[in-house]
Amino acid sequence: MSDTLDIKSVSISRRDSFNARDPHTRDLKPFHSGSIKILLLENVSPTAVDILKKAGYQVDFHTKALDKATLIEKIKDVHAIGIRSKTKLTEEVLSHANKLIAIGCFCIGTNQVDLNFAASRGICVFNSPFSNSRSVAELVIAEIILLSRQLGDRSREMHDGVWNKVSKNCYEIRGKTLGIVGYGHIGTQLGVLAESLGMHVIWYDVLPLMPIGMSRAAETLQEVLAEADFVSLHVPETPETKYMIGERELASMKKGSYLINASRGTVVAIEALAAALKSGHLAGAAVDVYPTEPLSNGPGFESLLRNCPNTLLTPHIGGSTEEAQRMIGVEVAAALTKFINSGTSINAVNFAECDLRAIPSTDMTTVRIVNVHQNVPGVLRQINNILADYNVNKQISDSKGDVAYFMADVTVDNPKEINTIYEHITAINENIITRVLF
Ligand SMILES: NC(=O)C1=CN([C@@H]2O[C@H](COP(=O)(O)OP(=O)(O)OC[C@H]3O[C@@H](n4cnc5c(N)ncnc54)[C@H](O)[C@@H]3O)[C@@H](O)[C@H]2O)C=CC1
Ligand SMILES: O=C(O)C(=O)COP(=O)(O)O
Repeated sequence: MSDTLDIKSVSISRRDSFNARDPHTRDLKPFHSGSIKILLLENVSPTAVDILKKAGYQVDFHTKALDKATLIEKIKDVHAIGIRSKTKLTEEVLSHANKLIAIGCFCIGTNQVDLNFAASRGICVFNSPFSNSRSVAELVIAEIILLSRQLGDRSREMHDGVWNKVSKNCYEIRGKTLGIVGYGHIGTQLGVLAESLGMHVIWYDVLPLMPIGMSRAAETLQEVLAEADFVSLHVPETPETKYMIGERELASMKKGSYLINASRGTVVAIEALAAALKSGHLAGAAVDVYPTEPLSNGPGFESLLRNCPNTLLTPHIGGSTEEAQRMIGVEVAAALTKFINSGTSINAVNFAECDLRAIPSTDMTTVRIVNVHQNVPGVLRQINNILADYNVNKQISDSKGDVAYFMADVTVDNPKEINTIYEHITAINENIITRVLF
């Protein structure tokens, strides 16, 4: 049996919630790949839709995010969900997800998902950690030049029929200093591109990282704010980054400098930014992300930043390029498929990463046990006691936080024994989800 798209059958037991059984025989009633339901929201790439359909799953595709009530209704019935940055998979929403085993974030950020709660329910979360980082870095480079030349305002004036040829306060970016906050995948790429245009780069990160090119690490955020002509934010949304740029931080930026935020809307206090732009302390800003964003395209966008001077507003399009979306689609759909079909959790965000390579046999005598359990002493002993009478070809287990993941390929003499193994493992008190792949 291959570990690709060839699912023979899957049975799932989530304690107290879902149990796939044949109503007549009480035997495990495995469902075929055609029974797997996947909900795809927020217009994920057609490459993902293709891969998941080719895997044989039922795909329910939506171009928009859903309102909470609809999301709760729909999530009850699906085994996997694919989202982008907008859909909030909170504890409240996930507690209705009785069949869910996997979440695919078709983006970098995973702040929209309650990762710990998902893990505690045995739901594995995947993302695409760097497929759109180049797209964001390129957008920021464009914005640095646009802001420096006030191109947003000039273009709007021309569309309004106003010819306004000025050079006052318009600058080249060569020789200027770019301050990067969060020197990860995006921040480092941005630094390289900026240096190639003749900028000096300083950066601040909570981790001690290697400076790339001629860039220089700053000791503090304050140092970056005080030195940079352009400050660009590339941190994840965490409790520590919430409003990390507020009135005090904006005041400590150089007069006439620019702020760029393509990270998360909650990183910047919008009211303070609007005030700094209107007072002229900042010479401009480019903002791609907002504390609350509309669920779908269309009119009605409201923000205090609307009509601020030299302020570029974009609708969260940092990662929205054909190239990035295609790559993300392939990466996340492949991860979901592997997890559903063979239990592989490599590249999971909230689970220990485990893989057993290919499932070894196409007959029903070799089955793969995939189990998620609470990470407390004694559970592995209980599982291995249950498996002690069978030939365990290989097994692996690992844990992350409070949740542990276990995989084993086991040979049984009689298919009925699959039932016994399954029943005994699901009866373990700390069992969260057990699947048997055969
Ligand atoms: N506008 C858009 O469309 C997109 C936005 N994003 C956002 O950009 C963020 C960054 O993406 P990547 O560079 O790929 O992430 P990354 O994880 O590679 O880098 C983030 C860096 O921020 C640092 N960091 C974390 N907390 C910090 C703090 N308090 N102060 C300073 N540094 C801190 C980390 O140590 C890490 O080096 C994502 O989490 C996502 O929210 C990502 C892709 C597209
Ligand atoms: O990758 C990310 O974290 C992003 O912010 C991009 O989000 P999106 O896929 O455009 O909703």
